Amino acid sequence: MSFHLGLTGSIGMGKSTTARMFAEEGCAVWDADAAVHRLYAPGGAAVEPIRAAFPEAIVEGGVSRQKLKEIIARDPEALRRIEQIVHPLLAEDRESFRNHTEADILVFDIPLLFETGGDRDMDAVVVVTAPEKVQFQRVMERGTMTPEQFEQILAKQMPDAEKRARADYIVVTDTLDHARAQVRDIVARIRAELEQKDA
Ligand SMILES: CC(C)(COP(=O)(O)OP(=O)(O)OC[C@H]1O[C@@H](n2cnc3c(N)ncnc32)[C@H](O)[C@@H]1O)[C@@H](O)C(=O)NCCC(=O)NCCS
Ligand SMILES: Nc1ncnc2c1ncn2[C@@H]1O[C@H](COP(=O)(O)OP(=O)(O)OP(=O)(O)O)[C@@H](O)[C@H]1O
Repeated sequence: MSFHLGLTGSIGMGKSTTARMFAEEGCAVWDADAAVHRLYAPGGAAVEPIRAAFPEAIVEGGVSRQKLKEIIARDPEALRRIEQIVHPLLAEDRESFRNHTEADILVFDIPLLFETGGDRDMDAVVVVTAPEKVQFQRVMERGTMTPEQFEQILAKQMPDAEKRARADYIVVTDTLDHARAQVRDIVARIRAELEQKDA
């Protein structure tokens, strides 16, 4: 039996970076954002349903994130329609990973883990966190979103404090070394738990 560990946190809090650290410790990682990239790529399963709902979002045979952001900026309800298309496809991709991956710890990196009730399928949940100011700076430095787009996305997410209150483990992403130490500690604790169960 493998241990299913959810990894979540609000936009820009350091999920992807922390997920890589879990991978370095030998965990198998499923990344929801990466799965969305596959679904949006030419030939991906989301392309035709998105074309049917938002024809202008298709560029060179794939779903354009830039176009989607423009559509969402004009019509905030659009994000819900996109989610209705994308989330069932994501759930299929995740099930396939769960059924075909051999590792003692499977990590599920999912931005909307709590919002979609996915935490119920996990043995424990890690929340990554940083101060609000740092979060805003990080997203702006990336240069892929305007402050308005950032606020719109943030408004759709469960507040950071609520996520932390529901976490089994918290990783503070202030420095890479500190985050790595916290990840190693979590992995060690879960492996000790698994060994006890096997004994
Ligand atoms: C809104 C889109 C176009 C923005 O694309 P972009 O490349 O600029 O950003 P990226 O995908 O890296 O997302 C950045 C962060 O935004 C947040 N976010 C993304 N989608 C959502 C959403 N539906 N609700 C709340 N927050 C979201 C997450 O924290 C994510 O990590 C894109 O995220 C998208 O198509 N979202 C809908 C699919 C979805 O729900 N993805 C989340 C997977 S659980
Ligand atoms: N432990 C850390 N120490 C210092 N900087 C960090 C740490 N973790 C992440 N960062 C920085 O924060 C930024 C956002 O990190 P990352 O892309 O991992 O976040 P994310 O939560 O996956 O973002 P999003 O939800 O927007 O996809 C990056 O510039 C990254 O270098």
